[in-house]
Amino acid sequence: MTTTTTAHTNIALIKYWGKKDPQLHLPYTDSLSLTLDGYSTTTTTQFLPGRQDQVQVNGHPASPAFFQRVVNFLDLVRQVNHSQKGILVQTTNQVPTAAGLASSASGFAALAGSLNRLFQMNLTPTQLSCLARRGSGSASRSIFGGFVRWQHGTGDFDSYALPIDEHPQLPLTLLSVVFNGQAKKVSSTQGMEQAVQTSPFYPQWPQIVERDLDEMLLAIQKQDIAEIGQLAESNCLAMHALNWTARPFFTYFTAETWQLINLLPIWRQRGVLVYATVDAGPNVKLITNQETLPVVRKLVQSKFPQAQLTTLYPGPGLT
Ligand SMILES: Nc1ncnc2c1ncn2[C@@H]1O[C@H](COP(=O)(O)OP(=O)(O)OP(=O)(O)O)[C@@H](O)[C@H]1O
Ligand SMILES: C[C@@](O)(CCOP(=O)(O)OP(=O)(O)O)CC(=O)O
Repeated sequence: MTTTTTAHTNIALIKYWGKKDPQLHLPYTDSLSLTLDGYSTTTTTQFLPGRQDQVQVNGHPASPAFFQRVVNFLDLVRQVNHSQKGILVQTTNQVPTAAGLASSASGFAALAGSLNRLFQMNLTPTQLSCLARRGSGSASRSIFGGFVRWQHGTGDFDSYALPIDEHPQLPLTLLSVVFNGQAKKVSSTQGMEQAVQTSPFYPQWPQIVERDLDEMLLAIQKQDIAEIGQLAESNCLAMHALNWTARPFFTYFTAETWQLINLLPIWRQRGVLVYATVDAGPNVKLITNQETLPVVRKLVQSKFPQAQLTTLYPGPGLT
């Protein structure tokens, strides 16, 4: 039997940055994201005759680190199902891998979905969200479409994501600006661990998230894109400030990331609706509306002719 599942990446508008239980991927805070239609992962799984696993990414054998992370996840699923069978995983990322564009989110959501079918586990969406979380925290949110909240919970069984609005009607539009599609040097897992352990500002992070999240829920309810953008941008900068204040400090931003972010207040002063959010990488996602998108595209193209631009809209959950 072969089973195929597709999951989309999501962009966190209120970020997840820090685990109180690194093994179970239990976060310190809730987070809130938008699932995106453009970037996705499609994963096929099937049983192999022996006990050995095989993992292929975009048609090539996975690197040792990639292979090991997937095998750890397969072990977890095998344990639950009392199985020792080897599994072939073939996965295709329609998103640069490990470049801060949430490949781990779509990757582990798709893998969880495919294994759910392979082992005929019949998991509910909530249980699938818990399972995907064990692969990568942000994957818990990619089970659902639209706006999604991951509640941090108290343990393995109540730390899962829930949809807030699966089919948003507001004309929210994102422009992904990719300066560099290469894999980053510090993974999200490593980066957040360093911030939690050493940034003197980390103790304030849960309070910042709580306040931003409440305000974000209201902004979504009001369908106020400017308010959503403003909150997402300030929450993102607070997250990155944890990295700049870690000891030793580190940053995912490059000169181009800064250059673009510094232009935003100038463009806003001219009346352009545009805000930014950045995950664990140098690339930026601009938040705007459908009407303003052509203006934003032109502005970005004129300043960064080499950047790769992709328009993204709210996307679906697991299929
Ligand atoms: N299709 C996939 N199937 C399974 N695992 C995947 C897949 N794509 C990526 N991954 C895993 O996710 C890792 C990348 O996650 P990492 O968090 O470092 O970077 P990212 O892609 O920038 O994601 P994020 O923005 O969520 O941090 C890969 O090294 C691999 O272990
Ligand atoms: C900046 C982020 O994108 C970090 C995502 O981190 P991951 O979910 O990739 O981390 P692990 O749980 O260690 O796999 C913010 C977010 O998506 O909320």
